[in-house]
Amino acid sequence: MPPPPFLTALLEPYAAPPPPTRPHVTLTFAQSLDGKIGGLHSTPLPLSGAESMQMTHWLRTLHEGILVGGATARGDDPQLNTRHLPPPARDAPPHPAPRPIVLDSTLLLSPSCKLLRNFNAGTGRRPWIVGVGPPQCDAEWEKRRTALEGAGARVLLLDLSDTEREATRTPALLALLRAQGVRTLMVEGGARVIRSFLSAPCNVDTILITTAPVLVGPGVDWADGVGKLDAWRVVETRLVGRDSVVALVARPEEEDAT
Ligand SMILES: NC(=O)C1=CN([C@@H]2O[C@H](COP(=O)(O)OP(=O)(O)OC[C@H]3O[C@@H](n4cnc5c(N)ncnc54)[C@H](OP(=O)(O)O)[C@@H]3O)[C@@H](O)[C@H]2O)C=CC1
Ligand SMILES: Nc1nc(O)c(N)c(N[C@@H]2O[C@H](COP(=O)(O)O)[C@@H](O)[C@H]2O)n1
Repeated sequence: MPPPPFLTALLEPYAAPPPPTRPHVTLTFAQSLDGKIGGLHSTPLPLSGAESMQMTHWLRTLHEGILVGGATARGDDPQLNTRHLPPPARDAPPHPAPRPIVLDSTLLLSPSCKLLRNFNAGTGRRPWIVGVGPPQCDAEWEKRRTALEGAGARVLLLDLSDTEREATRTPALLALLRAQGVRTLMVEGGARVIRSFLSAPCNVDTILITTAPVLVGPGVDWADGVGKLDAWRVVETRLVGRDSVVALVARPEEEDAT
């Protein structure tokens, strides 16, 4: 069974080589009707129904890397694999699995997280952890780095000063991943990562938002401070099971954004 044709059509432009400075980037997440992607507690909040969750797992097969922020990695303990897909047909190759990438500036991820457990069990790819540093003379940080590497992670470091961090770290991160050979990247969140990627339209090629017909109430609001998404145009809306899915692509500069 192949991925849904609307997904492959949406990502057709990714067949072209990415720019030298970054991968092709898809930003995707599931939200509630009241725009929440998480609850008040640091635990995963299931929003997607079975069909849209499977769609997300198909989308994972279409990317070389899958990225989450440190808070998501610590709170959700995600696997970032394709386990919700039907098994491939007999004699067909396994579904491609993206490389898990965690943005974890201070290397606080647990060495016994599921990503590392799956890697060590031979059921997941080696996760990459992107930190910022190294901070000078910080023995605790060195200890955490050694523990993560000992557990199988590859630690990559962004060399950014504190003043550079908010404005330039997403472009710097994308350049780092591109230099490491990542040509297509799926970004799943959380809220801070979404905001940081949306802070400049040139960070993202495609946005795909699943909206589940539920209300969360107090929780994690991804859109707070994002603005109007004027730089984006809708290219697809569809029902996937009980959820609605909207896809947007970067609007060409010459097009009127009204
Ligand atoms: N429904 C969905 O589809 C999804 C929901 N979620 C939910 O999102 C919530 C977590 O979101 P949130 O708390 O905002 O945390 P994030 O997962 O966005 O992680 C933010 C952390 O990542 C680090 N970081 C490193 N580089 C960057 C960068 N370029 N941009 C932004 N952050 C960076 C920051 O560390 P530092 O400050 O040290 O630099 C920050 O602490 C959870 O509730 C989770 O369940 C998450 C993914 C998808
Ligand atoms: N598409 C989608 N729908 C939801 O309802 C979600 N809660 C999420 N969360 C994201 O998926 C990660 C979990 O991945 P695994 O199931 O462990 O593979 C979670 O960390 C969020 O990034 N996504």
